[in-house]
Amino acid sequence: MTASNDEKWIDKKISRRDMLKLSGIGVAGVAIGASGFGGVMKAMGYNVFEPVADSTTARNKVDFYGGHQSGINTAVQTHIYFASLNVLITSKKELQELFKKWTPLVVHLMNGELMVDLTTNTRVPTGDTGEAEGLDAANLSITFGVGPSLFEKFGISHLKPAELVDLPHFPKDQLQKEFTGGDLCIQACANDPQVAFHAVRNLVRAASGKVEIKWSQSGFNSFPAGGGTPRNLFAFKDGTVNPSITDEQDLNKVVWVDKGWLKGGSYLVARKIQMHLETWDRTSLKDQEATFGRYRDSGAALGKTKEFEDFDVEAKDEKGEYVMPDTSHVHLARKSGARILRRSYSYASGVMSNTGAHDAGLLFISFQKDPAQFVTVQNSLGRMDKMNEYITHRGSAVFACFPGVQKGSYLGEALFNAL
Ligand SMILES: C=CC1=C(C)c2cc3[nH]c(cc4nc(cc5[nH]c(cc1n2)c(C)c5CCC(=O)O)C(CCC(=O)O)=C4C)c(C)c3C=C
Ligand SMILES: [Fe+2]
Repeated sequence: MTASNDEKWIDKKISRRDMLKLSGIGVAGVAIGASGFGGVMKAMGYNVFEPVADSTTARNKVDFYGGHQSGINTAVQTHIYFASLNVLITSKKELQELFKKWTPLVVHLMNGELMVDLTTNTRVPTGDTGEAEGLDAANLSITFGVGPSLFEKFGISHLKPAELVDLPHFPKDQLQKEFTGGDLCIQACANDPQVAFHAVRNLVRAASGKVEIKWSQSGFNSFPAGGGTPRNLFAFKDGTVNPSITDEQDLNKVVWVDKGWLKGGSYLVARKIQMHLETWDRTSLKDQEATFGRYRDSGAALGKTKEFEDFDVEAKDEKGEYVMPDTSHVHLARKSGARILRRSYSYASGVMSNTGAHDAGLLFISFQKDPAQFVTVQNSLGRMDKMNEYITHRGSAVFACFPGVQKGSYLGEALFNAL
C-alpha cells in the first residue's frame, strides 16, 4: 500500500462492522506480521501509543473528553448496566496502570468501535467479545467512581475525601450485603441494552484478574413517543423536578465538587429499591396520588394542572389541610431543602424466590457534590414517607466519580498525581 493510500485509510472512520471485516483478513489466511498488523491498526485509527480521540463522525455519540465524566450531565438514556467491583490487585502502580489501560478502551466503546483487537489469530480469544457488532454508539456514557473501601485497601486513606463515607443506616433499610458497597463502580448507560452491557463486560474482561464484579444491576427507562418524563413501575412520572443538565451554574451548586483532586467530579449514590408492585396494584388511585403528592396521569402536583407547575408544599385547602399531604413523598423530599440530580432506572429481575413476588423496583441513582445532600433528603423521607408501605431498600453504595479527562490524560489522573 502506498503512503498516500495509507493516509486515505487513516482518514476513513471505521465502524465496528468495518473492523470485524478487517479482522477477517486474518481469518482468510492472509499473512499479516506484527508490524503489518500494526499498520492495519494504524489505518483503523488505533495507534496504541497515542491517545484515542472522540470520533467526529460516529452516530449517536456522547463525547468522552471534557471537564466532567459522561453519564452525569448527559441526557438520560433508555438503559443502564451498573456494576460495583472489588479490586483484586494490591499495588497503587497496578491500579494506576489499570485506569491508564481502561481510558482508551472507554473512548473506543463510546465511539461505537470495537475494543482494540490485537490479534487476527482465530486460535486465541478475540480482543472484543463482539456482541455490539452492527450497533452504533447508542449514546453510550461510561462513568467511573471509587468507593470508600478502595482507599483503605490501598493504604491511601489520607486521600479519601472527608465526604466519602459509607451511608448511615436509615430507618426501614433492609440492605443485603450482596447489593451493597464496592471498591469501584462502572455506570454504563446507553440507548441500547446490549451496548451498555457490552461496555461493562469488555472493560471487566480487559481487567481480568485485577477486578471482579461484586454486584450489578441492569435497568431501563421508557420515554413517551413525543418525549417527556418517563414513568416508573408505579406508573408515575419520575424525574420531573431535577436540576437542568444544561445549567452549569446550577450544577456547580448541586452536583460538581469544587475542591481537591475530585474537583469537577461528583458523588454517586446508588440504592437498589424493591417496589412491591402487588401491594401497589391493590391501592386506589386516590391513595396512590396521595402517596406521591402528584397526579398520576398529568404528573402535576396535587392542586395543580401541569407537570412542571411550581407548588407550595405548605399550601392548605379551605379545611386547613395540606393540599399535598405532609406524609407524601414529594412533600417530604421538597421540605428537606436539599437538592440532588436524580438519574434512576427501573429494573425487573424475575421473582423473589421466597415470596414469588416481582423482584422489581428502582435502581435509584443520584449525583451530588456531597453525599450529605442525599442523606438529608433520605432522613426527611424517614419513617414518614407514605411510600415506605410500598418499597424496601435492598442495596446501597456511594462512589466518588472522577473529574473529566482531557486528551492525553487518563481516568483518575488527579488522584494518582496526589499520591
Ligand atoms: C433520598 C432520595 C430519594 C429516594 C431514595 C427516592 C426514591 C423514590 N422516588 C420515587 C418516585 C418519585 N420521586 C419523586 C420526586 C422526588 N424524589 C426525590 C428523592 C428521592 N426519591 C426528590 C428529591 C424528588 C423531587 C422533590 C421535589 O422537590 O419536587 C417523584 C415525583 C416526580 C419527580 O419530581 O420526579 C416520584 C414519582 C420512587 C418510586 C422511589 C423509590 C422506589
Ligand atoms: Fe423520589
